[in-house]
Amino acid sequence: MIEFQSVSKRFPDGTQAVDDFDLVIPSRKTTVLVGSSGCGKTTLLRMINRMVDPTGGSIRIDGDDIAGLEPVALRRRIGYVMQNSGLLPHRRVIDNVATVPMLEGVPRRVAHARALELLDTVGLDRSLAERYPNQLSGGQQQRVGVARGLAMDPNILLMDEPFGAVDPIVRADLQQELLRLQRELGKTVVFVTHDIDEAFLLGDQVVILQVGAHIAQQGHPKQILANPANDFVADFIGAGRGKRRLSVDSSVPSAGDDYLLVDGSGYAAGVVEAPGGVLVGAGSGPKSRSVSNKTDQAGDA
Ligand SMILES: Nc1ncnc2c1ncn2[C@@H]1O[C@H](COP(=O)(O)OP(=O)(O)OP(=O)(O)O)[C@@H](O)[C@H]1O
Repeated sequence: MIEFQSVSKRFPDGTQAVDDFDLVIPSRKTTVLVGSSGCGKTTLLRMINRMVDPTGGSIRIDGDDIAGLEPVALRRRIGYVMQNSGLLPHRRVIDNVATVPMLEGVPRRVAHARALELLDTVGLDRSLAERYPNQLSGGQQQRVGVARGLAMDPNILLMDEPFGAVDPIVRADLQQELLRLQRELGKTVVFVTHDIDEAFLLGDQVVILQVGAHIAQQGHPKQILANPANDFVADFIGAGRGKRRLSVDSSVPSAGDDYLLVDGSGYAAGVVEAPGGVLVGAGSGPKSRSVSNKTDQAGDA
């Protein structure tokens, strides 16, 4: 568990990036920090591994105040995946993945064997191990970035807009891959994005932020979609939602009479209350039923 307690960050030039921020990030779940550019998402993420130190408050990991931990050692046990993968261009894929374990004293042969396993884990063919990053597609580079983030088998994986720079189809693939990985590995993932659809798809807990990292709302996607806390949240989650074919995802546990609506890509799109009232038509599969009104429920939710 990661706990932010009254955390603030004022940069030397006076910018108050984070202002009195409190949050509990549960273990083995995915928490997504989502908000517009400049609201403080990356600063929050980087405070978890001490790439940035707070100017006020404290951060605890499993009860330990990280201010008392050595930053480099802390960073080595927390995976970090960034936009544009951050791979070392002059090193082969296998060496990129094996670098940190080898720095930690893992013998080269063992580190390489583990790196090949990690390529399997992230869905990459082992034949790519000998290539250099610029010989990979953007999506493949991001997968290598995820493999590298997992190399020390960390409990915590920080992901800063990891899929921001790839095209929408590859992005959808990578998102599904992360969902699969998370089902298998159960890491504590903290994921930053400005894309609310991505946040709702990936997050067990979604935290919608405003400038200064003020929390506009936090909760399960279903709770946020069903009850936006204010106009800001309603606007934020409504933005860009076009007309889409929706269906009920009955694999998501429903609370009371609520059902989660998903679109054809599996994105959470809204909540309906009474199945008899708004659902029509036969099912398109064992897990879903079609919904007649494609826009209104998403907009209203
Ligand atoms: N080193 C720094 N010095 C001064 N101000 C900074 C520094 N790093 C970030 N900031 C400012 O802090 C605020 C929060 O920045 P941060 O990068 O955390 O936002 P973000 O939500 O991740 O934005 P984006 O989505 O654009 O990456 C912004 O106003 C930014 O300009």
